[in-house]
Amino acid sequence: MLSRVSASKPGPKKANGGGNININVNVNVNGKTSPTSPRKAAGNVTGPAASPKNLVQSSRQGTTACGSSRKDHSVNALDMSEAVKSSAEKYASIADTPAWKALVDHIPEIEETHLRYLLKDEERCLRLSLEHNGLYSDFSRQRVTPETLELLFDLAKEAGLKEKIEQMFQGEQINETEHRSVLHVATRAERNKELIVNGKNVVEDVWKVLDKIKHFSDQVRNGEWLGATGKPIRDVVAIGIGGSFLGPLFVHTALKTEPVASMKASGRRLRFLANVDPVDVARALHNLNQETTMVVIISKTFTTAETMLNARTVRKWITAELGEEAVSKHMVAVSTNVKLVSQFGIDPDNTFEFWDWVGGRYSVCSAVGMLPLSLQYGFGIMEQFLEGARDIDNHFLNAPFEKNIPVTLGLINLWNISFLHYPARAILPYCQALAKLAPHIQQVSMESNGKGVDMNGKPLKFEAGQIDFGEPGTNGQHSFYQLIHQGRVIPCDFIGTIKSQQSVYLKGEIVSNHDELMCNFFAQADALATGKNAVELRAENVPDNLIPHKTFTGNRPSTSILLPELNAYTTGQILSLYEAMVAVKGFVWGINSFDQWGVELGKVLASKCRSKMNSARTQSRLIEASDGFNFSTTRLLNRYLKGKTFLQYPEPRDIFPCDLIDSENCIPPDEI
Ligand SMILES: O=P(O)(O)OC[C@H]1O[C@](O)(CO)[C@@H](O)[C@@H]1O
Repeated sequence: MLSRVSASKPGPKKANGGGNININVNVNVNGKTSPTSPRKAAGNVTGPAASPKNLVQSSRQGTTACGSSRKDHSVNALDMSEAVKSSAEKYASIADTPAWKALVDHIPEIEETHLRYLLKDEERCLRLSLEHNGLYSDFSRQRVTPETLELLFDLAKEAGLKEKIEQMFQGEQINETEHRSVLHVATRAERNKELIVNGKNVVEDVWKVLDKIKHFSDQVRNGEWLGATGKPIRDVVAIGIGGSFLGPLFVHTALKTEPVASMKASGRRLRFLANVDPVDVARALHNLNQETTMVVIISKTFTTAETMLNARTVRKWITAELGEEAVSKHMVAVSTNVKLVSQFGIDPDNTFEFWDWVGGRYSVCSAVGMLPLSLQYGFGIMEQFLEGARDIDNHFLNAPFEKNIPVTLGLINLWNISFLHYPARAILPYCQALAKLAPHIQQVSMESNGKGVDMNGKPLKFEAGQIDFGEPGTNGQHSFYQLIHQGRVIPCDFIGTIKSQQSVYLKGEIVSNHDELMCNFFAQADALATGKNAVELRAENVPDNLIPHKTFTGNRPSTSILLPELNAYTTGQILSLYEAMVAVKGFVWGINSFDQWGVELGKVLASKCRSKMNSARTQSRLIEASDGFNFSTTRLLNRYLKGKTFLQYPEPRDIFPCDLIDSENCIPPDEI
């Protein structure tokens, strides 16, 4: 990992990483003490082909081993930490390493190529595709050659990628600015696995909560749990924002038309309330009956302003109709902050815990997603989702780099950003059920890797992170694809399925509806890669004056991901794949992908605004210079304050916007 490599063309490569790893580690996840580092079990990295069963090796001797081998563990851990540290010490930045420079030197070679010709090389195409357990990824339309991959693997080695992945899986406090482990993978670990963190098997804690979710969701679904007036619960409103919303929404959108899942959800509605905009309250509560509605408040911190105001609003909506005592039958919570949940008035029995070692944007496999989604689809379906995520976790941890899909795709993504300087990526599922994948990955990727400094606080010498956006095909084709074909170069992820969740094939049509959709999936990737030149246009008798307008330069990179079908399991696979790709980039760039300080300043300023807004409204005055806003903001605020409003200050009365709207015209998005 640490050796300097030649900047010239690399020789034949050995597999980077590979083998299995047994996890049984003892670190302090909560304290501020420096972390105990990971321990490799005997023979752990040089074993034979990876067995996906070995994410976290079950071992009864584990607890004892933890105590008795603690010294051993520390020694090995030290070795590894020292190794990673000394790399960082040798080079101020990953951009200073010979491996990075070799990639910079390689750029002109790639610039001489064109995907139109690279795609004719069948051997290259074979090399540039990977399959794992039904998930097939073809990256032959990326601007890479097998040599680029070798150089990227060298870079990964120089960055200590293998060790960093292991450290994450072993519960080391790699989120250094918050002194936290990063263990979302434990939220989907097998029940019999063991991961000792701070003397505790966290997998046991995970399954305690999962069992509680199963029990509770079964009770609600089979009518054992009744609302305050004795009626069964049919509808669920999940209140949360960011990571406490986007992941569950993505999974819900993926499952709602999947035949088995939708059968399990028959007669039930799951709605989300995220935005503090009262319009979102109106839409979320529209046509719901308090007597048959369960509210799940989801907030890791239980302090997020938007979520807490929405929670108070919906609580009023419940209690105004059913009385205070109805809270215990109609409101439950998911949080790490059990104390604040109980201060809010929610029974600890109705609280579903998760832990500070699960990042908000990585929390969909914890109670954050598992509770509302199990209420909607049943625990059995959601268990398959966990299994799919676990499958890719094991692959990510154990597969040698050259067979490792998230590592390879993550490194190619990094190549596009840091070396070819493409600032954005489009996530384009040819699968309507993946409509919320892009918004979810936007948070996972941009909140994780949108950083300006490295782990040591030093400004980065390169751009990290990228602008992620996307829409399902074919809708995107009629929207922004013009730009990606003839304007800016935006590397694309095309995602398709072999089988549709909902097959339609009309008599007289030459292809089924899903085949029609997928024809676009295949066509778009090739149109971007090969383009169309003047010679071809002339052969089609295109007039000279139109040739520049009709020319497609091509050479625009993309990856095609093909799944057998979209179900709970493959949804889990896709989730874990994207999470892992984000980690790969962050580890190589040497940044902390697991904090999010950049969201704080806006929150503080909004809070200042809130208190000034309150005094201006209650004293019926405008904002003054002494309130401390700049000239522009003062003018904006005063224009707002002078505007017409429904609101009554200083004694507001409870108004529920859903009462004010015409029910015929308000159709919540999930019912369109
Ligand atoms: O779950 P919480 O604590 O309400 O936080 C919601 C979201 O807010 C953020 O902290 C920042 O906006 C996200 O990282 C997080 O997912």
